[in-house]
Amino acid sequence: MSRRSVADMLQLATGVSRFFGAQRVLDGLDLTVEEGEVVALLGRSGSGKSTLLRLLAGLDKPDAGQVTVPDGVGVVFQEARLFPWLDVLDNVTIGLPRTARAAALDALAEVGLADKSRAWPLTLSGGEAQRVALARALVREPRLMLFDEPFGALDALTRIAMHQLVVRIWARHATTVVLVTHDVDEAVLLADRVLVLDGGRIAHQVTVTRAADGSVPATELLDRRAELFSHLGVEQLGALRRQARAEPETPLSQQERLAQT
Ligand SMILES: Nc1ncnc2c1ncn2[C@@H]1O[C@H](COP(=O)(O)OP(=O)(O)OP(=O)(O)O)[C@@H](O)[C@H]1O
Repeated sequence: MSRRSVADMLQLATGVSRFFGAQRVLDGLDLTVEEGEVVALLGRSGSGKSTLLRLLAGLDKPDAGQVTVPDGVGVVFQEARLFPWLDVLDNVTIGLPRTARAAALDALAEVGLADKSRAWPLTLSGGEAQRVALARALVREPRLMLFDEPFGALDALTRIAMHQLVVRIWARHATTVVLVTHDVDEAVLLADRVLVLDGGRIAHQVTVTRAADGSVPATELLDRRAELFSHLGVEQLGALRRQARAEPETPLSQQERLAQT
């Protein structure tokens, strides 16, 4: 952070609260990101991650506090939300002047879909549709990109391919990113900083240290994962398995197990 000046900081949320009926989902939340930084938001289900993202995207208004986002915010949701009656290129350029078509073709090439510009959304795989959504956001050259569980619906291999793609694209464009995810490993692999939402505020933050080539060393992944699991109050499966092995099986539990099979 020291190499950047204070002017490079974006104070996105200041004292933001959001209620639904009597439920206080966000409670005086502050969120500041550095320009060019990738921030992941983690939190238990119902902790308010999507609520916060919707506020940042301007799709909802806070009950108290202030949301301040730069002009030009790109949003990518879990579902690609393409218009089925428009082809891929028209989905990318929707709302833009015809002069944007060349930039849209560049964006499609960047996400590896140069040959699909005339394809119909219904003929695309889930990963391809998500890449179209990414191109649609990229072509608008947003200063801030918001991602709400963008890879959650993809199979594991496609998700890994998408991780590699977005890391390359974010680095090339020096994009500022706020990414909501349930996946602790995804958060550590993609983000410079992982924030844990709890009690309506950012309760914890974990900084990820990368190797010179931008990758996350295995020990760093394991350490940050353990740190985040403990902030989330979740025991890691490995630890649970070890615990289970350490407990001798009683005749009663043996019977119960046999009865279940
Ligand atoms: N429009 C709404 N009306 C009423 N309650 C809402 C509304 N939107 C969100 N909530 C409630 O606010 C809480 C936070 O929801 P939100 O979707 O932000 O959580 P989340 O952290 O994104 O959860 P998940 O990880 O399960 O997607 C939930 O209890 C939800 O029911």
